[in-house]
Amino acid sequence: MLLCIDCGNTNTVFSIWDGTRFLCTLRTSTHHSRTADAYFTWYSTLVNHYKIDADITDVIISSTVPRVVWNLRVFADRFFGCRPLVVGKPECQLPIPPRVDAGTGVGPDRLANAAAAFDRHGGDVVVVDFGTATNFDVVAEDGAYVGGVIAPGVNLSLEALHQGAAALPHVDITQPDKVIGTNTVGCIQSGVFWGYVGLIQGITTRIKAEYGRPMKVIGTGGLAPLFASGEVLFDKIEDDLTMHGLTVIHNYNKTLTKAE
Ligand SMILES: Nc1ncnc2c1ncn2[C@@H]1O[C@H](COP(=O)(O)OP(=O)(O)OP(=O)(O)O)[C@@H](O)[C@H]1O
Ligand SMILES: CC(C)(CO)[C@@H](O)C(=O)NCCC(=O)O
Ligand SMILES: [K+]
Repeated sequence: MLLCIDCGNTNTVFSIWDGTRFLCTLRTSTHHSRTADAYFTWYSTLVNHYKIDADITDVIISSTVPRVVWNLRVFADRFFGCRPLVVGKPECQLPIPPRVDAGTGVGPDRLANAAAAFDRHGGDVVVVDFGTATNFDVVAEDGAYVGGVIAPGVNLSLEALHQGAAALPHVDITQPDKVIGTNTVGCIQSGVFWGYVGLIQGITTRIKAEYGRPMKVIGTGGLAPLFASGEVLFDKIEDDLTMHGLTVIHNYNKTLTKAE
């Protein structure tokens, strides 16, 4: 069985793939100081709690936080006796390499999203991923990641208002009933919610115009459903897109090893 690890700037998600489906999805906050033993204590408690019969033979990691990778490698080695594939490292091959400016890095989560979008939709896709940042990942006809957009994430925007303005409280995102807020919280929620709806509409429209071919828009990440309830912004929402991409990349590397 394959353990997929998607480590974002805010949250780290573990998901067990049995070859057909994900048996479970476990979520913790991202901390570079978390040790291999700490990961295992957390992981084994939940796997036992859910009574999952997990026989992990392979591990694949996508991490947007370089510092956590070392402890995750130790975790894979110590508890599952395997060398993990780390997306973005030279030993992890991609089905289709990205086409971006020479010398620029591409987030491994975006590479995984591209692999998943191509596998499921066959390219000409823009993925809108709501994480710490809200990123738009453009996937060409042949499945290559060819660039996109990085915007501040929803929670980051709310936090920035609270941090930067003495009279503004911390608020949680929700869809406000009205656009014209009649109290501070309502005004902030309106600014961020309707501001985001405009951002998503505006950017996808401009991406499509610049790309010049019909494209599908796929929403993913925790907040995609919230924005989908406001307007028709996505053709589809797929909450397991990044994880699915990790299974695709893992599978591709397995095929290469077998062919050698
Ligand atoms: N209605 C909601 N209101 C506020 N937060 C929500 C809501 N629905 C989901 N979330 C939050 O969305 C987050 C899940 O998003 P996701 O895992 O895609 O990104 P992240 O973990 O925040 O970012 P990253 O992947 O960059 O670490 C969770 O932290 C969850 O608490
Ligand atoms: C944009 C984020 C933060 C989204 O998680 C991540 O993919 C990242 O750190 N990317 C590196 C820069 C880039 O993808 O162009
Ligand atoms: K994410």
